Amino acid sequence: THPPSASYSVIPKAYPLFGSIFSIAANKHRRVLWIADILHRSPSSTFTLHRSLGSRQVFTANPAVVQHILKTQFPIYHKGYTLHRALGDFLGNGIFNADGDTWKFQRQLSSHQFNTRSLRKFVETVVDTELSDRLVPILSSTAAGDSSPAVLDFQDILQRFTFDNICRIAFGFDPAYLLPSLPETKFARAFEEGTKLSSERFNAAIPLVWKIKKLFNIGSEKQLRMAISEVRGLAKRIVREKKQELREKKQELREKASLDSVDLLSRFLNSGISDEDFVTDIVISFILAGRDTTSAALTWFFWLLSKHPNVEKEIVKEIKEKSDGPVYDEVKDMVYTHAALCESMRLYPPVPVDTKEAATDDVLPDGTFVKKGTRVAYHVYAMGRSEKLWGSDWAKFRPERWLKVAEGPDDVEGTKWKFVQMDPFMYPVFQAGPRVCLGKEMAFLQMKRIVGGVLRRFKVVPVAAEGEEPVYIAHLTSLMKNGFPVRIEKRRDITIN
Ligand code: HEM
Repeated sequence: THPPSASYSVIPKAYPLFGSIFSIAANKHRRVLWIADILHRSPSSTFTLHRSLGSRQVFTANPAVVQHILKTQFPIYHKGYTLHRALGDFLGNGIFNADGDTWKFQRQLSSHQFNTRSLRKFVETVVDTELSDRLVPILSSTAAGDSSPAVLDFQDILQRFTFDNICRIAFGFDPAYLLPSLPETKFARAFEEGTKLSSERFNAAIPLVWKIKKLFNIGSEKQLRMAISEVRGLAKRIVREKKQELREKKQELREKASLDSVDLLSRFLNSGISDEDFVTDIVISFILAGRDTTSAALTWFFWLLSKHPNVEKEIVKEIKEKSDGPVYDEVKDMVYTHAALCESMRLYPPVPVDTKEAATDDVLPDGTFVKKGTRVAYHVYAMGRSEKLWGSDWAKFRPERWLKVAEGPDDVEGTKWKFVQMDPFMYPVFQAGPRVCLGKEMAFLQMKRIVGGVLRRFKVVPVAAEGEEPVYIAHLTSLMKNGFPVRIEKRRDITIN
């Protein structure tokens, strides 16, 4: 948890013309925590930040307002101009940056990628090979002490894992980023740079600055241009190769491939979409969506586990009841682990703040007036740490909050948990409403399989001294500022069958 400090505990002062840019600039490095603190002090859990030149941004941690913008008034609250402008160079018209019919079309076609059959295949092939061929060997040799260094940055390892996974899902392309040599991969680095610099545009205190830099192609805008060209260049090459491959295959093989393929690119190409730019946009959006979200969730999860041995013990108990294989039904059924992941993402949501833009004037349920063009953001991080929503023990990491003891014959063999769904507008970690995360189920399967595969064999032990906490930062997703240095120990309290 993050104790409040005097420097950010007041509603920021707003000046004519400049708005609160001085406070915004002073809190740039801790934007998420700063706004969360203001929201916690606001009686209505909603407040308006005055930006420069009369522009305003509304922040909310109120579930009724979240429901209003994400569901009841969905047609009014779209991605909008500011986001489109800031992320457009990187994402083009991909699903993450699209509204209206372009969005609907991508959503409908890609939703097939997330049916049970595809998900089963995903766990049984993509996740499992990355786990057994890459992650486990690296952790084994670190634990055995026969690789240097003895300390791993677990955040980096998890990012490499999810990057490989999502590239295989999106493109059917394996960037082999998680290798024992921890290689520098140009594509992955450029992707990271593109995300970071685009998100800085979005959060800029004075947006005019980046627009001028872009015009003259200098500084961060020059870097961004180079990163985007690297990412799009490689993505386009893959799209072309895949197109060629599909063209060469006979029709019946193509049909078979479309049924069997785990990658989204083949699905889109097979459905007859041939515009290379558009397909590239779609694939890039998916990589962004699936890349740092699951790794962020797991990084904080493993840290919280190291502080809560009782929870770790319960998870290990659950793992012991399962086989060590990628058995879809077993992975799906890890109820306690599922609850622990939900609880961890309550305190450390992978996407801490998410913003919409009002297409017309509107009034929020709490009476806040919203002028057309105003950005309205729901603050997932503040909501997860709200005493109003979670009670006086909100700061406790307690997976049991998500569970009740199942009644029935299972009781005889010991506790069998049942998962309790929460109101999605009170816990919008995956967003909610018509644009709810498409990859939610896939993300849980992947995370549970990784947790099972790792904790069955190893203990992940942070190097940080007792009482030292990782520093929280966020670009588009939550991160540990200086990585997550850990030692890996072989687990002795479980037998591998
Ligand atoms: C723990 C992991 C994840 C979390 C917390 C998460 C969270 C979110 C959130 C908050 C959004 C809404 C963003 C917005 O519209 O502004 C979103 C959208 C989306 N997510 Fe996830 N996500 C996760 C993993 C994934 C994975 C693994 C994939 C894909 C393989 C994925 C695919 C998508 C897509 C395609 C959208 C856009 C949906 C739309 O606009 O209709 N997500 N996710």
